[in-house]
Amino acid sequence: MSEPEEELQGEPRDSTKKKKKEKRSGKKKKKQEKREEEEQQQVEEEEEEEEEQSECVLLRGIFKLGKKSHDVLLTRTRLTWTPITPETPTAEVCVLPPGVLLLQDVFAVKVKRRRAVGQESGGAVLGVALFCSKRRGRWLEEDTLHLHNASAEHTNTWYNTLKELLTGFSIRPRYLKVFINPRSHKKEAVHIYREHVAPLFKMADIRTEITVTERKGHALSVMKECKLDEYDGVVCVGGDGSVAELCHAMVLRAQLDADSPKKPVKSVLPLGIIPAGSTDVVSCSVHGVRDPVTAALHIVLGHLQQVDMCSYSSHGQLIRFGFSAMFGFGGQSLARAEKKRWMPSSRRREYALMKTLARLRPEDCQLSFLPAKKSNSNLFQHQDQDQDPESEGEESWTTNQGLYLSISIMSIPCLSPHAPNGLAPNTSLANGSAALIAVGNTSRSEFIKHLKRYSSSSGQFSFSFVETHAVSAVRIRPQSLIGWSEEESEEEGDSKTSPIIQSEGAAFPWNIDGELVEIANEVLVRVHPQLITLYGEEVDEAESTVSCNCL
Ligand SMILES: Nc1ncnc2c1ncn2[C@@H]1O[C@H](COP(=O)(O)OP(=O)(O)OP(=O)(O)O)[C@@H](O)[C@H]1O
Repeated sequence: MSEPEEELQGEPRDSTKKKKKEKRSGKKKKKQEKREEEEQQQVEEEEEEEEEQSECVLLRGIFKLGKKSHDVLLTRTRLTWTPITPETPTAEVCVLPPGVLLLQDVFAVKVKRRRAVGQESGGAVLGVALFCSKRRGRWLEEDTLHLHNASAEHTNTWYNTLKELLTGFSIRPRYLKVFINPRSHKKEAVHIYREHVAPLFKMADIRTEITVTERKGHALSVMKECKLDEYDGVVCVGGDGSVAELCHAMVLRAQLDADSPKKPVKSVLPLGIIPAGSTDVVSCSVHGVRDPVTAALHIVLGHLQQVDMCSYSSHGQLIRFGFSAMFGFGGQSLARAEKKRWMPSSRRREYALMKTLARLRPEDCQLSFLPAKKSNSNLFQHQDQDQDPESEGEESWTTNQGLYLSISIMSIPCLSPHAPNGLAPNTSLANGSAALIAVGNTSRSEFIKHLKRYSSSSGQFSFSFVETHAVSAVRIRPQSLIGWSEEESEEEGDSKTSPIIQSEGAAFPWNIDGELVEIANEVLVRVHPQLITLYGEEVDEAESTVSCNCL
């Protein structure tokens, strides 16, 4: 009897304790909430103060903009000017809109002087010139604001203050390591750099150390060994192949520096891409246009964009890091194009596309993928980089076996002038997942319909034979030792019915970031959220400047 009594007595005792505890924890909670409220209030006050400070007028003066005198105000964040309108006897007031220039768009300030031809120094002071970036859609253009005032003292005060404010943008690079591939596309990379980029870097007082690459792999070997601590960023002038080599090199270097042979490590330095190739998919994806000036201005102004990358490995062996991989049609088409390197790039691409379509052949493979966790999509910053997709357990993987015409895995939208909405419009630069686009076996005409929709509008995925998934890992296991040989397929009448049987070790062509990679075995693709930082920004559509009429 005593036991239940104890139990009975115990219960109210416990519940009183509980209540007391609850009361105490309630009080604690309230205190905590109050403290948090106070902290929040303090932060808000500090922010307000900061805002007030940034908006408080540092300098005020009269300058001529064009031919008119203006009242010019300078705060920490902006320069504003209002025309000074003289009082008229008729008392009619001509109200002109004031102008604004945000300092975040200004990359250089210089003192303007009157100089005779050939005179290199001295000269009468004319005022200050502010060099800035002006937006026109996705294009960034160089622009200059001239503030005229002949007083040397006045001008110097403004110049010094503006210079100091610009130096405060600590995110902007001061010293860059530049790689130029002189062989890219039309061999214009050196010219593009000299003509459009170097003058902007010089104007912004950015120092550079330039390597003109001499061969494939040169940038990788320099990046493995050079002293990186003194640089604020790396710049690549070239096409997608050069960009892929540098991105791979930067992650490898970060891994080496961190002594982490197995796990990918985020590169500390950002990479700027000056497009000089034929397609420039990565550049288009972070700039929206293929324009060296836009790209250079993103670098100069320090616009940073985190970008997801993938690792491609086979049987535990890393092949490379990259952004996009295509198996099947994309790989076969690139293999054909590479054989015709002597052709101009657009002709080569069209030739390869047509030939591969004519000999359309599905690959028999096992396709497995690990769906991206929805709850993680916004929290990818906290996602454990070291998490092995294999450790997620086999049950999380979805596996399909069948014939596929094309399988693409893309961690970025892959925008280009040929596909303005991107080859993978259903992913973004830093969402922590990749788009898997698997195109099953179908007729040639249906496949062409699917391809054509990339260049026009949307709807490229609304076919029964196309499936798309947001994934964090993909495994592709070709089902036989049937490889792919372009040479032999040239001789074939109908490659669909008579596949080429190759000896053991036959390789399958993959298109990884526009580079042909031949892999015999299964490939594991893993997404690494925000593994690299690129100079640029998220854009949802590229400007379409070309049209492909070959289909
Ligand atoms: N001096 C060089 N000679 C030959 N190849 C080089 C040289 N420098 C770099 N490379 C290699 O050239 C390959 C292709 O470069 P890139 O992508 O810049 O040009 P592209 O193929 O003409 O452009 P796109 O890929 O846009 O068609 C890269 O893998 C790069 O490593």
